[in-house]
Amino acid sequence: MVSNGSSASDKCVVCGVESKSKCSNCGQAYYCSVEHQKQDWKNHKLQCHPFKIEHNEKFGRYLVASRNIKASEVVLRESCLVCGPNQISGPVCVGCMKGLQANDYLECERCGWPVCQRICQNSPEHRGECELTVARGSKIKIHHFVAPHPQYQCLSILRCMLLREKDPSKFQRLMQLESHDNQRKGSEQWISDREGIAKFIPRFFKMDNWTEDEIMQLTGILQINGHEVPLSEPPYVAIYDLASLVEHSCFPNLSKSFTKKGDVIFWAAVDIKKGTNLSICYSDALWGTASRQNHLLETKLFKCECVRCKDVTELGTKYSAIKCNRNDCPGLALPLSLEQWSGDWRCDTCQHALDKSYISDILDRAGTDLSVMKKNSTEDCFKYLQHYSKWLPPQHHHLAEVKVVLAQLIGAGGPEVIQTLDDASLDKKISFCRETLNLYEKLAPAEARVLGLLHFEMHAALAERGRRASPGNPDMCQSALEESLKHAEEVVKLLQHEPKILSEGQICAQAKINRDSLKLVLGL
Ligand SMILES: C[S@@+](CC[C@H](N)C(=O)[O-])C[C@H]1O[C@@H](n2cnc3c(N)ncnc32)[C@H](O)[C@@H]1O
Repeated sequence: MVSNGSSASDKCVVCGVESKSKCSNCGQAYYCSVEHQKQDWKNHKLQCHPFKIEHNEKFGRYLVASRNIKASEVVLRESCLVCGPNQISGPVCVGCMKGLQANDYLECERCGWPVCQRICQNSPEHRGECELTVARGSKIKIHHFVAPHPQYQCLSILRCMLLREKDPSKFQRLMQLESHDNQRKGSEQWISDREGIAKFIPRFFKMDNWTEDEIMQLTGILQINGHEVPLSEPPYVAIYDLASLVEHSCFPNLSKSFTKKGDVIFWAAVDIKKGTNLSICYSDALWGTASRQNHLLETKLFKCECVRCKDVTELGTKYSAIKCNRNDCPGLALPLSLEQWSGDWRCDTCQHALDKSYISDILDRAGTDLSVMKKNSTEDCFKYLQHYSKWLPPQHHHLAEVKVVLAQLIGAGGPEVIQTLDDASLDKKISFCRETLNLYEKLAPAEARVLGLLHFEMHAALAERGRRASPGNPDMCQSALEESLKHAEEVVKLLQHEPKILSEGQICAQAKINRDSLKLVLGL
């Protein structure tokens, strides 16, 4: 409990006496004494978060910091209301959601839905559809291992529907979430969902106490609020209660991690002042503005007007710019405003207007070539960089993406492989790490996973540089090892919430070991 420090006061939650002291975690509940705070803890802990829920026309409900929050602090940890396979999914294990191959799976002995191993048929997530399928009278038989699979596209919605009987309080919280029913109505996706989900489920599972409209509302809720959980391959989808209320920004102040059980953890990527809206990125913060805008409009049905989108330079990085095509002009071209993204672009140096067909031709080719490029081939990555550097500046998102791949690919396979690199390759690895870290720390500080991986690569490369310098140049060795240690510490900070079942969690564990060894070597 802390004293307010200001003249603000409120009634003690327990006895109603006026008090200036309040819970130090959420800054919202007032208590007259530590005894009364302790007495109320059982109730209060369920609402004790460093944020409050607000509402406006534009965002619907959203979360606002109710006190100053320090970078790295955990803001919310929450279990899901419901989880299941992605709507566009091939057959996956209905227990753990792992992807399945046609020749390598078992069937649930009771209902026939595919599982990857026997214990998965008893998973609590599967129980509901298992009982319904048994009641139906005939087992499910999956014949085609294709995505999207018609029966799988219904499974997560079916799990939402089952909550109405099995856990009415969860169902009620689910139904309060935004579904954008009116906006979705009539779209191609809506028509296909109505046929494939809203008409299919009541018929197939004999659930005649549901209307098409109710099922379509759940379909919208899942689309708008579903979080992709990367704990299985392919990732599965989960809906959370409070976590669903966090608004989107392409320059968010929260990072997101998942525990191995699938609980979501939101933690502060930067210091957050009391009164600031909390945000996560619903899209991919490493994409350029045009792709993020389209993705958000298509999947979450809103036009993003965050600080990064409204600023065509993307916080001064010119992450989406292309080179001016006039003689030897060194300028970079971008649209004049967010609204003019698909029109002509203007050079920032000679003011020449670049034609929209010229721009889309370059960007379409660069995007297509990148999507088909072999991401495990150093040679192909270098060829791509060399070719597209004719039109794109070094910080362009397509080139930055390839540099992130190269930072990991060069010397991949552990310290023994890094030791075999020649000096020039080691320098290249370090410069790709440095360049992309500088860019992303400015543009995407909440992208903890990619930043953590880049810091790890940098730490490993600098440790090797230190090892090479050690006999002849002790000063250079010392400074390389000191720098390597700083990067190892960053890895631990950024990846601390990643579970060990993910490669990021394993990298964090390795970084801790390396950090401690470096401290020993440096005599710290
Ligand atoms: C996951 S929900 C967030 C919770 C929602 N506000 C509610 O009241 O249930 C996502 C929806 O919130 C709104 N939203 C979130 N971030 C927004 C933003 N930056 N700009 C506009 N709308 C936003 C949009 O309607 C979006 O489809």
